[in-house]
Amino acid sequence: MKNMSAVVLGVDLGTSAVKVLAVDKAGTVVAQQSVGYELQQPQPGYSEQRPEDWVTSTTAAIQRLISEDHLKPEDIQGISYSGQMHGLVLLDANHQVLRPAILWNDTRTTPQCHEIERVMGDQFVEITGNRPLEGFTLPKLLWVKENEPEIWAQTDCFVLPKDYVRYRMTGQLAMDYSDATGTVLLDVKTGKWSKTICEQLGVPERICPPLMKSVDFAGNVTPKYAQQTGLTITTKVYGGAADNAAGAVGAGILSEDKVMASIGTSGVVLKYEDNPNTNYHGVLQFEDHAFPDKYYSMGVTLAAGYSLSWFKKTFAPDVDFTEMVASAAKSTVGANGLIFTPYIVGERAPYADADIRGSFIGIDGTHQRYDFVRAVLEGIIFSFKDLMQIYEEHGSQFKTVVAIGGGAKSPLWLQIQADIFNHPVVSLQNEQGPGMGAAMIAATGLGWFDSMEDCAQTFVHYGKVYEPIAENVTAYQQIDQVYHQAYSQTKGMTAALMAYRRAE
Ligand SMILES: Nc1ncnc2c1ncn2[C@@H]1O[C@H](COP(=O)(O)OP(=O)(O)O)[C@@H](O)[C@H]1O
Ligand SMILES: O=C(CO)[C@@H](O)[C@H](O)COP(=O)(O)O
Repeated sequence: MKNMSAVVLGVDLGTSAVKVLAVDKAGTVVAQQSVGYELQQPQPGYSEQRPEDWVTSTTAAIQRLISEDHLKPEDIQGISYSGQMHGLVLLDANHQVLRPAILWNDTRTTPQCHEIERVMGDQFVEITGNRPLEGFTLPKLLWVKENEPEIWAQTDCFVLPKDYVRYRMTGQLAMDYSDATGTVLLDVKTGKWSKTICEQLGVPERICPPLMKSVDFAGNVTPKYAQQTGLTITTKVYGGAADNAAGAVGAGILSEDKVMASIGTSGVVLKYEDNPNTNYHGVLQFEDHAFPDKYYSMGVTLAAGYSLSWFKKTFAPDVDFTEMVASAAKSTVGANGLIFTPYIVGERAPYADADIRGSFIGIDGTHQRYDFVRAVLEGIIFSFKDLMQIYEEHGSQFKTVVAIGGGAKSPLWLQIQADIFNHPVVSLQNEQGPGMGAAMIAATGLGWFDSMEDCAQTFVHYGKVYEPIAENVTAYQQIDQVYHQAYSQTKGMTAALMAYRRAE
């Protein structure tokens, strides 16, 4: 056994994989394990996962930390979570899962969103801080109610992905506030489930789980889960947070002078908000932070890392991922005049449009695969730039962009971000963000630190700063003018193609 001292585990339950980090009191990542799982897309617009896969993969990652990385179970003092947001997990009276989870990037719920708008109008944004969009949990509940009445009749409770994993570890059902805002069933001013929304839309309030803060103690690991993993029952489990809230904690987004750019399966541009009344009119999401009484706003590109993973799976299955990304350096700034729009599963912000689809624009007979890779990398960041412009239009004065998520592994992509944003971009040392945020929640919950702000002083370490290169900035400004027209120019054509597919 390694001679290690106390550690906490940060469980980052992503869309492509669960990553579990072991972090010591100095904020050093002493070990990490990742186990992937599948996404099921049975129809265009559908996106589901099996909650059992999250549990077995998390269990396998913890087992490996103990058996391969030689963590001593008694040293694992606390566990907390960062979870993919909005995904609907329905449980019956015995807390058995009733159907596959309907995920954040599932866009089947456009009719339910229209119905919410029709019934509640502006009152909905006043209560939740958000417009009803396809990805959120409430429209998914209404979809099940309408389309699967036999499942609805058996529903005793709903939770979100990481809440289900926490339930399987502790036996206690709960949801933390940062994830609860993403259901759009929470009254953000009172911090309670909204009776008005429940009554007006026919969702029984009894199916909403108990609420807790991110750092609240949720329970000890149960004897059964201890036996399955090798953990001991002395390990304490804390609430955890929505992955973007946890990512912001891990990225040290504690003030309005930094924004976060996350490239996971989704893409997120996120800003800490001091003022709970800031109004982006529902174009950006407004959410409770993992810090008590703090907030953040964000815009979400539905397919960021997913666009790149799709490209690799489809056109470069035999090439190593890092090599494929690095090949983009052989192309030019602006990908030799090739543009990619990353709307391959529809879009959420700034265009809330479930039917838009992606495009390559400007394909030339001389283009090579590396030009396409570069166009994909750039197109994702142009889409982030659209979101950043909303902050700039609101007079935001941020200086630095902190890049997190799997996409932050590529130095080339970090430089592209700096050049397109025209801001310095910094990544984290040795870590991707959300898992560290989850570990910080456990460390604070355990009382290792007085607050998460204190914990951030020890745990958050920035790496290299990527400065914008003036000539690249100018070139990207030119390409951005063209990119910016692509949504409106392709909207009608791609919607017609979607209609064709649906009729097939
Ligand atoms: N070596 C790499 N360079 C750049 N991007 C990468 C690399 N490896 C993976 N990625 C991107 O990271 C994404 C996954 O990021 P991650 O934060 O783990 O996602 P999630 O939390 O949604 O599971 C993938 O979709 C992929 O596009
Ligand atoms: O829907 C959102 C945020 O509103 C997504 O950001 C999900 O939370 C999934 O995150 P990743 O798996 O891409 O990290």
